Amino acid sequence: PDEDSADAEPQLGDEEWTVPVSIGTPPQGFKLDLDTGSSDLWVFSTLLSKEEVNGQSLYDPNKSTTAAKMTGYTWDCHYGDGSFSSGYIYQDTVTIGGVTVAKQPVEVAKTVAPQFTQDTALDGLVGLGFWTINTAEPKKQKTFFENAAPNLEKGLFTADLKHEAPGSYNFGWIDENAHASNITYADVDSSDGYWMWTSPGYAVGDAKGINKTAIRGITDTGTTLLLLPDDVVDTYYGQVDGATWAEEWSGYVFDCNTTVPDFSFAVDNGTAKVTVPGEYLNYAENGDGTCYGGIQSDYGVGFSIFGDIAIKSAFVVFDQQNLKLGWASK
Ligand SMILES: O=C(Cc1ccccc1)Nn1cnc2ccccc21
Repeated sequence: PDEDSADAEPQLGDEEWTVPVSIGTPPQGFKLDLDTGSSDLWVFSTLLSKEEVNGQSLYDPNKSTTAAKMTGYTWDCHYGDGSFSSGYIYQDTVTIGGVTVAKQPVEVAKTVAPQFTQDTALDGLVGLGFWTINTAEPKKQKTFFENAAPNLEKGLFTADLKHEAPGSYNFGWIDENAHASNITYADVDSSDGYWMWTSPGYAVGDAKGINKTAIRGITDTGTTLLLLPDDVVDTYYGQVDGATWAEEWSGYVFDCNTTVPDFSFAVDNGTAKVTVPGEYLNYAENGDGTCYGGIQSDYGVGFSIFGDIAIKSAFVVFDQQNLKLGWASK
């Protein structure tokens, strides 16, 4: 297979993974976050006021001989954590992991939220969701992958994120050496523009059977944690000594010395499952001796979110051609 692979560098304690992306001619280099939970490719740009920039690399379309302004087009993103970004749109040549798309809509930021200004590890996002939630006006634009897929061997990409170590994204092929077990596939419902699927159940710790309860959620590399239904979250923390829901942290916390159990979610009819090691589920120190759990409630979102904590526990296949999501141990 054509070696279309992008190394993903873990940033900020596994809060996000960025990959090197080239835009324009001559190529301008950026560190962008490949994000299956959104569908806009946007980058910090020379249009931003200097107060909104904090060391990020800035795309300058005027310095690219292949840039072409999409006159009259704008974009405006709002993310689940309240962050936002907006601006204008140029078409330009984009290369990620050996895959090049000419005339890719590149959304240049004129405004970014403080969360992005403060995130010095990231120069922008590459949305890998479906075009139906792209925010470009007056016409929605296709994602980098949707534009690249027709020229790839297979209409899929894979995510192999690792705990505190570089991971990788591959475009168009499955690296059989990157996963240990068979890949089990679930149907994807893309009607909301996300990689939405339903896990048939879960298990806490080394429990053999699974609690059969449908967990409908999106597989979102742009979300750090694993956000699940309240009944699942309560069952999990019922098995974590001293865990409590802390108002001041708006989430479940426990003493940092607590041993937290694994969490497994089933794929397909429950024959296969992905196990998230307890180590990943002690996500961060609060600074007062308590630690913040990697599993939290999905209350208010409307669906669950299998974020990076789940994704880095598996080898994941995003099969856009067949609308399938594949999970394998590694
Ligand atoms: O926004 C979310 C989570 C979410 C919440 C509610 C509905 C749908 C998804 N993830 N995400 C995906 N890309 C992001 C970029 C920044 C912040 C959060 C980001």
